[in-house]
Amino acid sequence: MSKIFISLEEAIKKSLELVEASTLIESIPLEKALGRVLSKDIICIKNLPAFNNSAMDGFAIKASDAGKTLTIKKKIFAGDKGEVSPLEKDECYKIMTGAKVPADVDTIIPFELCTNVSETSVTIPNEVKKGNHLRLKGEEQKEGNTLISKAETINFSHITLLASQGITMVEVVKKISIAVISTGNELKEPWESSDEEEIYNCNSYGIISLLNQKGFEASYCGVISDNLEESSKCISNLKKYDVVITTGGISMGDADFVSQAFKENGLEVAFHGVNIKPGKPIMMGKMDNTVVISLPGNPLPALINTYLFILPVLSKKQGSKAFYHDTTFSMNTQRFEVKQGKVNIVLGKVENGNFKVTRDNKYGAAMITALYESNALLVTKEERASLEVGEEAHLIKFDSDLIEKESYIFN
Ligand SMILES: Nc1nc2c(c(=O)[nH]1)N[C@H]1C(S)=C(S)[C@@H](COP(=O)(O)OP(=O)(O)OC[C@H]3O[C@@H](n4cnc5c(N)ncnc54)[C@H](O)[C@@H]3O)O[C@H]1N2
Ligand code: MOO
Repeated sequence: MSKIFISLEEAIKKSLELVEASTLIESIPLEKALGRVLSKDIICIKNLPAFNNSAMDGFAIKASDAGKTLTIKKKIFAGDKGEVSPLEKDECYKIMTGAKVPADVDTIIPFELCTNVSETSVTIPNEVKKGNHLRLKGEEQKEGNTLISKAETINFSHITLLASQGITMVEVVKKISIAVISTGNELKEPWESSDEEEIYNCNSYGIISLLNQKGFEASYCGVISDNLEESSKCISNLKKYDVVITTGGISMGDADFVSQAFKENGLEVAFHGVNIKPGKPIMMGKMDNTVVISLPGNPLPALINTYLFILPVLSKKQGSKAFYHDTTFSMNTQRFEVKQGKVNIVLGKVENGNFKVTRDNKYGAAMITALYESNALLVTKEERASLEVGEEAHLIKFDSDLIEKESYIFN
């Protein structure tokens, strides 16, 4: 039986074309907003800074009084409100960092640059730079400016900026709903006992935790047995989800019913089979409005392709404008061979800019430990047969964030 496999580039393109950003929004408290996608631009409603203030503890003077001994008219502290009475000739203010600077002065001189400092007077240095240590109202951001753009994912710096505006509720895109299911008669749950011919379902738990780690929420919907009728019935209940992710049952075996069961429920397949190793049988499509992603049962391709394919798809669906993998450059420290004629997704570890392939790149798709031993992926071009020592390699690190601009991921 011959099968047409599309290229990885084509598969990535098709997978992203399959999804449209969710438009459902909700308002949530600032302290819950970390990791959520903003549904509208944030406009500056309070100038940054909000008023002219001092950047240093010192004396607020007119620059034209450089070199003079001045009388200290008043002490001004951060938080003091209202206007102060203007300076008379040869007067200055003592001022603290963050305090409002009166309108009749133009320069702050830090205490340590002044001489003859007493409770009542101070001598100002001869050299004074007009405007020094003044933080001017709105110099950082003015009311009406766009502070943060819609579709950005909120991190600690966004939270800082939002709080600086006195914003307590944030409008974000509602979390998309994701169902994760496994298939296979041989599967047992981790809390069940298993005999020698049975294995534990590790795919669902690995996938859900990876999605959680990247800010998504996924519901575990159990294991479907290798039976077309039962699979089809079970799948008919999954149409309420935005995304359904399955593992297993999509290859050529007599018990591989998954694609048929989805098709009976209206699945339109975008692709089934990609020229990659591992993960060749991967299938994606749409069942009404639900995006369906079916991964191979072997744990390595299941998890690796969740990372490579699914995170960008979910990110786009979640309304984020960052849905491309970021790459870092690293030096390859050990020669290894790859299967020519396919895109190879190779596991390895990157530390201090050096990449070392996992287990000489000689591990099987069922070897779960290889994933544990790695912290990055390396993607080869189809024509490559090996990677040499000293080559600069593009890597996708497991702890990297997705970015807005498409980057070149191949080696
Ligand atoms: N004649 C062919 N056979 C196979 C081909 C092929 O092209 N022609 N492709 C191989 C490749 S590549 C892969 S990958 C696998 C994928 O097969 P399936 O997606 O149908 O997966 P299963 O057969 O259901 O399971 C494969 C393997 O993974 C174990 N498994 C399944 N689910 C889980 C789970 N939730 N947790 C842990 N382990 C799981 C399962 O027991 C099998 O050992 O097909 C090759 N065959
Ligand atoms: O594609 Mo399978 O995932 O090579 O093992």
